[in-house]
Amino acid sequence: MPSGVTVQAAATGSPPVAASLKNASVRFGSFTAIENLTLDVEDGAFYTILGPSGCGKSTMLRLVSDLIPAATGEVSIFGKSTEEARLAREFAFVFQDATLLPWRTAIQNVQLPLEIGRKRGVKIPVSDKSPSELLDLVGLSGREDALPHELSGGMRQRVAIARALVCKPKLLLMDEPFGALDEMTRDHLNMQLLKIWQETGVTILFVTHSIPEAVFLGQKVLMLAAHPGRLREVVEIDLPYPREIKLRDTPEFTRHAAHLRELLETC
Ligand SMILES: Nc1ncnc2c1ncn2[C@@H]1O[C@H](COP(=O)(O)OP(=O)(O)OP(=O)(O)O)[C@@H](O)[C@H]1O
Repeated sequence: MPSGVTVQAAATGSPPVAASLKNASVRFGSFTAIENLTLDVEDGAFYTILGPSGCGKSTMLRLVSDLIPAATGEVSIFGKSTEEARLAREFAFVFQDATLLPWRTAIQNVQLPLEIGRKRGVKIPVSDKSPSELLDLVGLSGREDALPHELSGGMRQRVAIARALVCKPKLLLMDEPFGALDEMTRDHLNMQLLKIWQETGVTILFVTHSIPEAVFLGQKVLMLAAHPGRLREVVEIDLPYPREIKLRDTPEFTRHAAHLRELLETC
């Protein structure tokens, strides 16, 4: 865990909250996709989100990111409404597809949110790191001038992560960002993401279908159940950081994974 979080939590008694959901429900017409979700995500935390297909994992991220409204209940981000938080660039989204502009180089894609902000004349937060340093942080130094079609899928996803970090978000929402990648690339990016989390202190909400990925990354795993989508259990992963890939071969890791598999079967 980034050291700042521990210090701040100790000083105030309870950690500041990055995202808060209180009895939040989402409906699509008469269909209830999420029902009465209540949850506080501590500032600086890394939560992974698991659950059966269609249980509302993506819907939950879309709710938090102001893409869809709550039918009932409240959602706040660092004490602001989701709309205020979106306008203040408090959060950034990384999707399964990197969605880079094909005619712009890697560094130009990373710069894009800053350019859009400038064109709209809005004051937006800017990362302490330059776009080039952000590409370095995601392991892409030397590839600044490459076009998306010249990069592998994993590299494109790293550009998308650097782009997400350029407005210095306090909350990073990641919807299966590594789901389409081969296992070795995914392992590598998992390690890199933990490094980014520890260096920046950003809060992360990360949706995955992979139990090992959920255990490896998260301090807590949110297990959602389906029909309707709801919070089934919050599972604490008490494995120390920094985490190395070989952690996956330990009995503690296997125990967490087995527990989550059992839970998933009953969701
Ligand atoms: N725009 C929409 N209109 C109607 N129904 C929707 C809409 N978006 C999502 N749903 C429904 O809401 C439910 C939750 O969808 P969501 O995509 O959040 O699930 P998920 O857990 O992310 O699924 P998966 O693991 O398969 O990606 C599903 O039944 C889906 O069909």
